[in-house]
Amino acid sequence: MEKEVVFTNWFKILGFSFLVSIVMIRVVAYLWLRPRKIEEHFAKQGIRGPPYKFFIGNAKEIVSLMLKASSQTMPYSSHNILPRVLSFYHHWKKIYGATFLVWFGPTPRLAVADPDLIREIFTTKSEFYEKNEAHPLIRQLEGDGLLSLKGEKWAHHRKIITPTFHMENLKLLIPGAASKVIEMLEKLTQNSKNGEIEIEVSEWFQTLTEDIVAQTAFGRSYEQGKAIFRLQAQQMVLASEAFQKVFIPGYRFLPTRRNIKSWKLDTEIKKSLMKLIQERTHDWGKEMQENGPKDLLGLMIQASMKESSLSSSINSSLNHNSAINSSMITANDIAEECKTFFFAGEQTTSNLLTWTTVLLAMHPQWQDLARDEVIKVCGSRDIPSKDDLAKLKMLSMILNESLRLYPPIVATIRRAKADVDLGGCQIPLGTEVLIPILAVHHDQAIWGSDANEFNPARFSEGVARAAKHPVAYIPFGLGVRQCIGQNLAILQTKLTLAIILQRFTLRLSPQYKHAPTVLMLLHPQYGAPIIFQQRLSNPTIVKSS
Ligand code: HEM
Repeated sequence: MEKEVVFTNWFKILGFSFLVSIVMIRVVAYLWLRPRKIEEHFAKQGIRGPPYKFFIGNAKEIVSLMLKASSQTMPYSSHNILPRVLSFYHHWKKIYGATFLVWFGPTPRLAVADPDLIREIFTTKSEFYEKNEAHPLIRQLEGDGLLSLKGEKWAHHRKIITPTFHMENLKLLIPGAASKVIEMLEKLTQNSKNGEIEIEVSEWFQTLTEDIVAQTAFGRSYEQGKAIFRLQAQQMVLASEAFQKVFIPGYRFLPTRRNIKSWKLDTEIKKSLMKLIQERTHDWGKEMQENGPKDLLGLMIQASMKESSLSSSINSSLNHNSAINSSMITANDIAEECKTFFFAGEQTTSNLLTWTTVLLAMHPQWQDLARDEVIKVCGSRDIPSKDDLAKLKMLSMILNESLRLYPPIVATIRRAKADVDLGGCQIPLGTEVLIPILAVHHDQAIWGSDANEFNPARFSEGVARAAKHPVAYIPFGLGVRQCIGQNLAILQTKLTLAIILQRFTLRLSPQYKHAPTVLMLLHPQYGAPIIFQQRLSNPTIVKSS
């Protein structure tokens, strides 16, 4: 009997040791042998990069390059921001060339900045690539909406949401958005001294863009929608704090003070969205009789009504968080898309407004040209109409140049869904490709020797002719997954800047430090204080018809 027990125990120990050994072998294979094989695979094709280090990849070098780059500010007159913003790319490109292999932990990423290859990835061979999984903190913020969805579900949502961004629909937002800008500017003038006031524009513009994205997403339920966006903004602050710390896998599940706050916010956001969806569904008959702008919420509710009885899907998603049928729009899907709108639309647009304002303040001659045009087309105080905005060519050129030099999204990533040939290079399944948008936009081989200078005139014959390559300008991405909110972002930016230029001249505050840096998006590291000097309206300039 005793012998039997000893034997069983030995057997258990052996079994356990065997299992541990298998796990260890797999871990070593994944974290050591596989990266070595991938490095060899690329080296044979002439593609090299910084050597892989066990588990952390090149993370240590990337962090140290970033810290070093962001420790110093830049001269005001310089737009050569690549070495500061994407320091790792700039550093290794000099050593290994424009296409190189870099390791984010044990994940290989192939940096690709050649426009011909970028066109393959996004258009001609896009079926071989998919979006990669976002960082868990970002995933929580962006929601399971268009940004992260894949396959049929993504295509279905994109089709439903697209009409929200048709110009005919967006133009209905202009009067509301314009009065918000004017209201905010009037508040400023009340606090000004000698007609002058200093504003930290990166925060100021966020309030403005939040408003218009809330209008686009929630329409008639705008007030409730804004309250939800406020909660999301708090969530964003918590995520930004966590993002600046070292990433520890699984840490977000621990009941720390920050995590508990974040979980509570998450529940509140979800509950408020579901309540709003229920209310809108209840009032649907009334809404159908109105002929207002098409908002995201309305369009998605309409689609889900066609597909199913929404009330049952609300119950199902509230209770089980799952869809009845994978292609059917549920209340949960609608809630996730609302989250995505806030994440994708708010800070990107305020970012564009911030950098364009900084550039106008840095380059007064372009500011004057833009203002002259605005006053000629829109008058010195009138609210610009949709047709006026379309006529503002100078402002469009300035925006294009701003998006080229300071693209809010500095890079994007795709993952190979299969083994694929990329311009003659064999990419194994699972490899991620990193497209450094900022580097493409600053490449002298594509843009000429003045690539790092602010010269909106390069866009005078349109975007396609501005560079040596037609797909070298990609601030909104490329192909089927190109930004859906592009029209809205441009409309809002043009409208806001036109109204500001009518009323103010802009200059940099002496406090301004030129320090672009990336924290999810391209931000001014020390804010963007700008002095707004009130202009008297000029009665001699008459609006052209
Ligand atoms: C200046 C402002 C903006 C910039 C620079 C910008 C940039 C981008 C880029 C580069 C992508 C593609 C990402 C990739 O391919 O990985 C994208 C996608 C997207 N953007 Fe924007 N965006 C802006 C404004 C907006 C606005 C205002 C909204 C909505 C209110 C929006 C909603 C989206 C969505 C939903 C996607 C995902 C589209 C899809 O995959 O089908 N964006 N954006």
